[in-house]
Amino acid sequence: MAEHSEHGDTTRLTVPGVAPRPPAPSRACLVVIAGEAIGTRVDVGEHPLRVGRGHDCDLVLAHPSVSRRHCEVWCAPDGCHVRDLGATNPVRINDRLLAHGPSAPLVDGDLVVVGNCILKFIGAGSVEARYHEEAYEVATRDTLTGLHNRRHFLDVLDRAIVAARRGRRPLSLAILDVDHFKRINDSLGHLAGDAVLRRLAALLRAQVRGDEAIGRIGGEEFAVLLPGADLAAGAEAGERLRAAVAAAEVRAAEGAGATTISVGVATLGTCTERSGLLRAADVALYAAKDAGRDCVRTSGPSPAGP
Ligand SMILES: Nc1nc2c(ncn2[C@@H]2O[C@H](COP(=O)(O)OP(=O)(O)OP(=O)(O)O)[C@@H](O)[C@H]2O)c(=O)[nH]1
Repeated sequence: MAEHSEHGDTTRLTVPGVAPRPPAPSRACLVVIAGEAIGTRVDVGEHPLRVGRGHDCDLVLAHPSVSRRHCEVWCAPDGCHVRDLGATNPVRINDRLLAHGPSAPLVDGDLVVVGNCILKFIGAGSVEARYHEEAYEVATRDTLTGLHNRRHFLDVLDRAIVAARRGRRPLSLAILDVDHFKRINDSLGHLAGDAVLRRLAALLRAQVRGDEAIGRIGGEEFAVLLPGADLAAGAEAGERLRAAVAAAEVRAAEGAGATTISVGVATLGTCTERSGLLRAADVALYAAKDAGRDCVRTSGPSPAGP
């Protein structure tokens, strides 16, 4: 913390010591600083990260000035590299045009111009990476629960859909909604409601495994992404989450009823787009509410639910 001391009409800042800073992130990343998907940050590793307009890209920049497969970026032991994949508007690194074919080195701070978008390359361990890390946290986390916020969860969902299609793997989505949540707010106040949401979020996060992801996508609505899960496995996961909440007996106040959740599950396949998947999970959630709440329903034939 800094101390202030007055000297005439100037203020001198006394810094008593340098507080320990969190370590800089160890992975290189690309941050979109202008154009489509501004604010998006993706880690760059050994596996080439494909950038383009096509939905099979790892970083999708949905603008006509961007080619379907525009360029790829990767980091190897000898450094990080970018390669133009034959883009109609060739890649520029800072003010330099990149030739098609051979790769070019990327160093910390380089600006990669992809159509109308500008990506900033942040090298592993860069001091600036910390700033982007924090900005990224602010932009992607829900402030109440610390989970992915809606916008970011939908980005994660988009990428998972691309990966599932590319790898021909199943992918399911569970939407979880707190039952009769309005009653908690109405009887005990908004702060009590917030505390319940925080406790549920922590509890659900502890249940999420491996490459699953969880976000808060609405006021009292959470969503869990289940890569590799078909509808039956998705229903099982939904039931696991429902049962965990029921067993924890989260109460807004002493003597209040235990909080329960209803869960709707849908799988990629019958629905092929993000909007269809969300809609199908939502319809299943309404079916769970209609069935009396505290249960799981799936889109289509339901293999689960007490
Ligand atoms: N405390 C708190 N309440 C919120 C927040 N966001 C939304 N809500 C409240 O969540 C409640 C949602 O109520 P409804 O959509 O009627 O649903 P419900 O009472 O949970 O009933 P069912 O979903 O039918 O079981 C409303 O009272 C909103 O004001 C929030 O961040 N904090």
